[in-house]
Amino acid sequence: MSSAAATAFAGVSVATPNLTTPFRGRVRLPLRGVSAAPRRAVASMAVSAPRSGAAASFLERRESERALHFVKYQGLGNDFIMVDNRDSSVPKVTPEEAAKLCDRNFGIGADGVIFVMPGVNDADYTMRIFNSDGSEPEMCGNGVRCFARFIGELENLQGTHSFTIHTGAGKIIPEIQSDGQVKVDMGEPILSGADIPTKLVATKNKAVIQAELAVEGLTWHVTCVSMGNPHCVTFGANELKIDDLKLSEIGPKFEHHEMFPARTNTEFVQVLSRSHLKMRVWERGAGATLACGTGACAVVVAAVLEGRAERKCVVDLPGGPLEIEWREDDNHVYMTGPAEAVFYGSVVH
Ligand SMILES: N[C@@H](CCC[C@H](N)C(=O)O)C(=O)O
Repeated sequence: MSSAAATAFAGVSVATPNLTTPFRGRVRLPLRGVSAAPRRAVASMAVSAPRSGAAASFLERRESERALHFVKYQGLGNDFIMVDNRDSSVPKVTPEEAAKLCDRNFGIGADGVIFVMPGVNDADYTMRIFNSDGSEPEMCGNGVRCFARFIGELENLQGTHSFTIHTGAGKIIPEIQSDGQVKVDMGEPILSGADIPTKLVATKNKAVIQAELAVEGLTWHVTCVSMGNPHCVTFGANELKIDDLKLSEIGPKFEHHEMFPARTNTEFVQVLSRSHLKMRVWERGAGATLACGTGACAVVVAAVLEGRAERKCVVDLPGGPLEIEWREDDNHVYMTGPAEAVFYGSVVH
């Protein structure tokens, strides 16, 4: 092994499919030959400085209580470090450690860390998540699909399965389908401005629909929706071309706008037809991501409220499409899309 490789192995192990893991289930990996051990991975989390024989030393510590075992999952490129936390209601990593693990240069790289925890309030499981900046959101749509597939592997489930997950947004019900896609009952959207929360004045009943918001000298029209977590949806003015948006410049201005006391996720949307929308997202606590499940749900709700689309739409995100339906009969939003394991490994911290 080269000294560079040995250095990398001092802190992080990224497994080939044959490496024995502590997981009881099978983790099927769709990708072959992933060898992503970063050169200076989570340097501050490694117990010892890189030295000769560090790889062997790491392998000895691999099964110790200081080793964090994880599986990296992605849903349309929105990626998460999944942690089997079923034996405890205390997350195995702190928010600060999560931010380091999510770093794409010095860590494993991810949009967030998700913990599979014992269920409460009659739910089968509890999901908690830290964003890549260490903040804790109430919900994550792509994350919940990854969560469902991870449970499927941990519990060795075959065929279709559904279970209940307690989240900061209440009870969420994913169903693993026979084709491997996951359909999720995301519950009811919250439209009351005060509950989202936004300080924008309600325009219809208590809802904030097509309200004016000044950002960077421009007046944007925004509709605010909570799917447990806050979203600000804008269809822009006059045929917004979302590919032309300077997302990393404009996104933070929305996220930290004084009208959003808990910050906000922001979706910029183009209507391709009444059942086909295209969006880009700037996520609270994670920045530009390739997909946002709660965001896609909020976009369809906003599009219906603004009279721009039907209740059932395909939403194109940079990472691929999601099917979203806001049903009239139960007022719940349903999201269907993929989730896959990418690689698994261990971090000594
Ligand atoms: N990517 C997620 C949303 C994750 C949480 C978000 N960043 C927040 O802080 O609310 C999704 O797929 O929904």
